[in-house]
Amino acid sequence: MAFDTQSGPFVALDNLNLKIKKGEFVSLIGHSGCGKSTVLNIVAGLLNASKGGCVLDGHEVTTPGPERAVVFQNHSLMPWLTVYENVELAVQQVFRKSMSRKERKEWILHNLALVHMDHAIDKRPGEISGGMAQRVGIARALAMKPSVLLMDEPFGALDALTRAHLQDSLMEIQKDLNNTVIMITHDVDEAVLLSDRIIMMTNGPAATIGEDLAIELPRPRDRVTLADNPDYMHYRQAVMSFLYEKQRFPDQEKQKDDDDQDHEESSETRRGLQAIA
Ligand SMILES: Nc1ncnc2c1ncn2[C@@H]1O[C@H](COP(=O)(O)OP(=O)(O)OP(=O)(O)O)[C@@H](O)[C@H]1O
Repeated sequence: MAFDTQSGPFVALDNLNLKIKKGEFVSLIGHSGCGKSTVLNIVAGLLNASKGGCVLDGHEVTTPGPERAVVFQNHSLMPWLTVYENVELAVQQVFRKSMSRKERKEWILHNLALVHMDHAIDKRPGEISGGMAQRVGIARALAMKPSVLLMDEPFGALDALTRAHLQDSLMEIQKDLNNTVIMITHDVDEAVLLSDRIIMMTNGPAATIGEDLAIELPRPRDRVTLADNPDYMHYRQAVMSFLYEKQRFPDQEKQKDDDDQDHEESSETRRGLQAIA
């Protein structure tokens, strides 16, 4: 993926190839600026890759669609609508024809109850806390019954308790719905707790997948029990080592790569992201 900038093309991602199975929970982790949001935005259809692309269920993704709901770090609720109406907007968009008015109402309340926000349905975003608004954003995304849930640091701005509560809720919801989740996080414990696979990205520019770690911890997972589980600690250590040893010095890594390459040959920007869901 190359962006046009004033000083010429900027290659953010190079030769990144990722296949994801239906129902998998995949986390993307990597240092700031390595291209995680760019990957997510391509899958969301918000960005078109300059080379390659994203294929979902055999169809190339070129525009956003309701089967791919996105949750951003800072909730993006409509400030003039109530909590209920914010979720209703998404539900109307997807289920206007297939659900009766009564079914839609029940479905909206069900999703708000999942994130424990059914007590505040008449409040507006300005009247609730950031954590609560984030929960409404998650309810809104889930209410669309997306086959792929895309989350860009969904819990990054939340306090530790709310964060833990929402992580547990997300694990339960995903178990029930079996939707595919791609989540960006900077939190190693969150990645190990929630994921089936952790995709560790090299430092940009021209970032790619450095390591692809399968997390084979049994589910349901309990954070307290896992804390002294040797496998959990091993996975945690592997991610820490990647981030803080192998990818610690972005400039040195890049310099080393550049030295290894033939300077005459420009590296081809091939993007082959495949989300199979
Ligand atoms: N529209 C754009 N034009 C030019 N460069 C861009 C554009 N969008 C992103 N970039 C660059 O691409 C690289 C990857 O950005 P991206 O936001 O995907 O990284 P990230 O890993 O999500 O970062 P963070 O963890 O800080 O959110 C960065 O160097 C960024 O400056």
